[in-house]
Amino acid sequence: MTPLALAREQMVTLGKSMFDRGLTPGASANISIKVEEGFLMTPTGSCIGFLDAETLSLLDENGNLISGDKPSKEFILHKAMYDQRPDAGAVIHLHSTWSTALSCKADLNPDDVIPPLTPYLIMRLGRIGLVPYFPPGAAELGAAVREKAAAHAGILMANHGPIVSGKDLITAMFNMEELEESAKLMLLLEGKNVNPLAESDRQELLARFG
Ligand SMILES: O=C(CO)COP(=O)(O)O
Ligand SMILES: [Zn+2]
Repeated sequence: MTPLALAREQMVTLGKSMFDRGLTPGASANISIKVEEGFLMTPTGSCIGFLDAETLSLLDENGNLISGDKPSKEFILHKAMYDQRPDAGAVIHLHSTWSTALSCKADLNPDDVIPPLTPYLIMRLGRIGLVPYFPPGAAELGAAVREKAAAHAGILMANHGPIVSGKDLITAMFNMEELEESAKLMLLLEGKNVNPLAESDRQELLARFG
């Protein structure tokens, strides 16, 4: 199997896994994988639970369509992540419930949205960033993500949802799941007497795994 054929198969399989586990509703979300030709991307309007390996959008490195259906309107977000994070091999954007709920809250720290509650988010994604609201597909949203992406592999887009990168698609998926669980913990613990990790513990985790 060629690397491109493998990427197609993995996008279909992991997209279905995320959809089947309720991580994103309806025809929300988009996924991309860096490939030799450029990028493999989910087509606009597609449901990630029912992707067709043959109609996925294949783009060159500038985003021009080589083959397949019309790509996601959010390609600019994915491209911003790849440009700013040379190690990124895949990018996922979902409308997952807890991260999206968190993205709607006021008074978040745009460079550190989620407090250090448990080690794994810190180990996988470090600090989570936040960009202001702009409409889906807007150039301003792409520019805002581009500005944050060098410092953050996980970003919440206000009143919209999360976007994460990873060295490959399975890593990006695990990163997204950790972000979603951490957003859930943060919201479940709101108003409770929480004992967060010490900043020194977070620094140690960032130094070892960040
Ligand atoms: O999540 C989405 C918009 O933010 C879905 O858009 P696409 O269907 O164009 O990928
Ligand atoms: Zn979206």
